[in-house]
Amino acid sequence: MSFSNLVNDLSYRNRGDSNNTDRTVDTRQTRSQYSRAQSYVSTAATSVSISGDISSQLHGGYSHPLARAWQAERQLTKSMLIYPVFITDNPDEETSIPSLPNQKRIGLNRLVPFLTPLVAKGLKSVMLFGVPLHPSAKDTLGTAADDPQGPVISGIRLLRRAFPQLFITCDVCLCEYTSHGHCGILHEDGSLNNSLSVDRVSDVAIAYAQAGAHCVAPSDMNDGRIRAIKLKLIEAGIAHRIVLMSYSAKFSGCLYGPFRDAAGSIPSFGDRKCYQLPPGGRGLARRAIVRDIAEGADIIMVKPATQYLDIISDAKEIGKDLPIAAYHVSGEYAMIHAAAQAGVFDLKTMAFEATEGVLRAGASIVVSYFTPEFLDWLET
Ligand SMILES: NCC(=O)CCC(=O)O
Ligand SMILES: [Zn+2]
Ligand SMILES: [Zn+2]
Repeated sequence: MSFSNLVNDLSYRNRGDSNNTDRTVDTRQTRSQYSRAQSYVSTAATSVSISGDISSQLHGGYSHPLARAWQAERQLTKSMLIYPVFITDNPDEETSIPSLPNQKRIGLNRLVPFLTPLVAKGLKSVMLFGVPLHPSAKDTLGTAADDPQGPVISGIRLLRRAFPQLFITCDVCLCEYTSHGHCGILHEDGSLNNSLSVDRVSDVAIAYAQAGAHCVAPSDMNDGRIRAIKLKLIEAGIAHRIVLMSYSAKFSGCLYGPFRDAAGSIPSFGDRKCYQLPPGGRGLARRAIVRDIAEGADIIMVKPATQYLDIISDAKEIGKDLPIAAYHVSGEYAMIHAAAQAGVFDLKTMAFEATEGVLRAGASIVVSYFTPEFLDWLET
């Protein structure tokens, strides 16, 4: 281990210490690593014949913005950002979402004008969500999800024509389209019917891929859907041109509220606790990541982002040869807006700090509602 790794490792351990339930082991490890670090320093110091204490000198001229940027393993660029876009089935709609500041639900007639200035500023990728506004569009099977005239499939076609360079990702789920608001097809007792759900979700993914999406991202969490989608993509002869991004580690918590307002996907009964992970479930997340890589995922996603940095770093360790994405979700975004509004901090500084944390943990793709702002704030 190099000296800087060792020091990083030590400070990481010290910071984590107060949360560690097994303090004895951790302290002992920390102490032995500390003495290794000390002996490394004294060897390094003698070998270049420097006397005196240099080990405390960490301020090495990084007050300059460029030198500060060099400290990061990965710097945020426009290519890392995916912007979530909500497309409704009401063509002329352009409605603000009160709980999701600065975000809108957009109808198909407004979509191109809405995205044109963003593409001009360097927007590279969007993630499409369909929002059927008419209750009659919803049923127990989520039939509207892959309606050829529906908002997502029409949106894909429209965007491919209008912005040939734009990378189009589609969230794939049924919850926006089911009358009960759950992410799949249900048994009579209200629990998820996994095999029917996988069948349906994978059909929807193929329909989006065939309509021209570059990437499909199933967020339904049904077991086996990555494998089913990959097999259907192969069978359809289009696997070579579709990226399969798995929401592998999607945690159930209270950070999706504004999204559900935006997408109208609040479950009409119960919750999503049997198919989304419990916040403490690090091991389950690791198992889901291993499983989804084995099933053919091309990108692994962790969601939410800033509350789950350890999971992002696990994903990078397990999937070291795959890009890792993080979804900085609606609640995280709304929280930052609310706190900035209350004078707690500056919005831009916090947006960068939160996003850089996500990159530092191991992500190289961030799905973010801050994308329009970042396009103004970033040069490249
Ligand atoms: N499947 C996508 C989501 O659930 C989005 C979550 C959010 O932005 O809160
Ligand atoms: Zn869903
Ligand atoms: Zn979802």
